[in-house]
Amino acid sequence: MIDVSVQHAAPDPSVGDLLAAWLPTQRWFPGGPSVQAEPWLAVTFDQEEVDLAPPEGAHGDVVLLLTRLRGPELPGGEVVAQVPLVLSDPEDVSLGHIGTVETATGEVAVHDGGANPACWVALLRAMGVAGDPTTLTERGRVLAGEQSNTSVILPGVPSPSGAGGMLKILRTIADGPHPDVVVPQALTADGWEGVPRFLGALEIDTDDGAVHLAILSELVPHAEDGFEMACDVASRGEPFVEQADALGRLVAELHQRMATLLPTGPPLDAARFVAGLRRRADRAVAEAEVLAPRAAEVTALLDDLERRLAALPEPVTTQRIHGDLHLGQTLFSEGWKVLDFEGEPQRSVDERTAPDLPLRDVAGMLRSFDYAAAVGEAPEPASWQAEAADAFLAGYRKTVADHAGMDEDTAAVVLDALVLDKALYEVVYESHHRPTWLPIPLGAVDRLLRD
Ligand SMILES: Nc1ncnc2c1ncn2[C@@H]1O[C@H](COP(=O)(O)OP(=O)(O)O)[C@@H](O)[C@H]1O
Ligand SMILES: O=P(O)(O)O[C@H]1O[C@H](CO)[C@@H](O[C@H]2O[C@H](CO)[C@@H](O)[C@H](O)[C@H]2O)[C@H](O)[C@H]1O
Repeated sequence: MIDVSVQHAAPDPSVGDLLAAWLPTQRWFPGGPSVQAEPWLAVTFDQEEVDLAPPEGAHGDVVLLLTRLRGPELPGGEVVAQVPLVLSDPEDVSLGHIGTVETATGEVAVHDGGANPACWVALLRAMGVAGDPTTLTERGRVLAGEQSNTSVILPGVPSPSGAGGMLKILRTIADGPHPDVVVPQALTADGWEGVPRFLGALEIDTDDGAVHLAILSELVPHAEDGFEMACDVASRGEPFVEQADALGRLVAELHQRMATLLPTGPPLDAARFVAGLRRRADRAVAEAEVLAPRAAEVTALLDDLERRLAALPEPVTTQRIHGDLHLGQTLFSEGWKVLDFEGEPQRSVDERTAPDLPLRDVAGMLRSFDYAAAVGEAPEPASWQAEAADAFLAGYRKTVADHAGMDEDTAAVVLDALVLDKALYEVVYESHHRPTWLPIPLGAVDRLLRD
């Protein structure tokens, strides 16, 4: 384990200017160009240890900049972004080179630490991973694709199965312990194999308490992304029934384990719960004008839900849940695994980690079958997704038979409301990120309001 120092510091102004132009171009950057950025902390490492045997082409000082971002588009109006950098000699312009600048101490090449092995080694060392840096980072590569964080595949990292490691460099720092550390760590310690094995995390102390900056899990070898797999199956017109049944069982096991290992919540406050759904629906209508003509029907559905919940004789139990469950958060290898316990990126950490109804995760997965049928262009999309959804629910109910204190009819109405809540969220998400996919959630909103 190497020493890690945390200081209040701002980057050299020339580095700051370089980053101000580069950051808004990065997919993981949570704010737009108008966001206000205020440097907060700089995390550095015992550089002698990192330099002992740096992998070829990866030399330089590693610094993790933590910057406070403020803007109305950010969850809660403020988030902390992590910008890991490697500062090297000006002639070194490979491996994540952002630009070369003239600083107070001379010319420096600035690299994105997410793409630079010197940074990977510093993070691994700070998590206590031993081994020769060249071996640790051999065949290391940054995962391509639309990601909120930066994940690096590191087959050379020692792991119980010998498969290697997956280093996730968090780009947005949670206010307190990170849910994607807390949950997989508890599940792994309990011996559950439904998540990639948790191997470690980098935690630092700040004036505001401890925060996590990076997570190491065991690489799941030959794994297929659950969404891509489902789209492939749909495109061949083959049923997804067996896979959905197995996934239903896994999600049910996940909920059972989370209920025992993590704090459960108070009984559901029905008025508060429905008020939350109303707030999210109002926000979605305000952000996506295509929803305006549907607003009155959404309100009517939520009124009905509120009446039903208020009439329940028994309290409804709540617990920790995944919070952003969809097929893209699963891997299929020899069986299913669930990933990414960070929760919905557009919600604050308090909201994401608050005990909730497990049916919210069920709803998320049902929405995903609809996406897979549409994106995979299943020949009969409606029946493909209905069969997958039925099989998933049947698999889930084999393990979790009760409805958290609700009767079956009320649970079905709650599930519909949560599916609607997710579809409304997706309408906003798609209108910002993938407008050509907007008809997928919008079609679902219309079906739910019609039925
Ligand atoms: N342990 C792992 N083994 C293999 N692949 C993984 C592992 N963890 C994550 N992945 C892959 O990386 C992708 C992104 O991981 P995820 O934790 O969801 O990051 P993000 O929060 O940035 O979306 C996943 O969709 C999956 O394909
Ligand atoms: O994985 P993230 O936490 O970044 O989740 C966000 O992006 C998802 C898309 O990558 C988005 O999921 C939606 O599209 C999926 C297909 O790409 C589909 O399977 C999901 O059901 C659908 O919600 C997710 O909503 C968003 O939070």
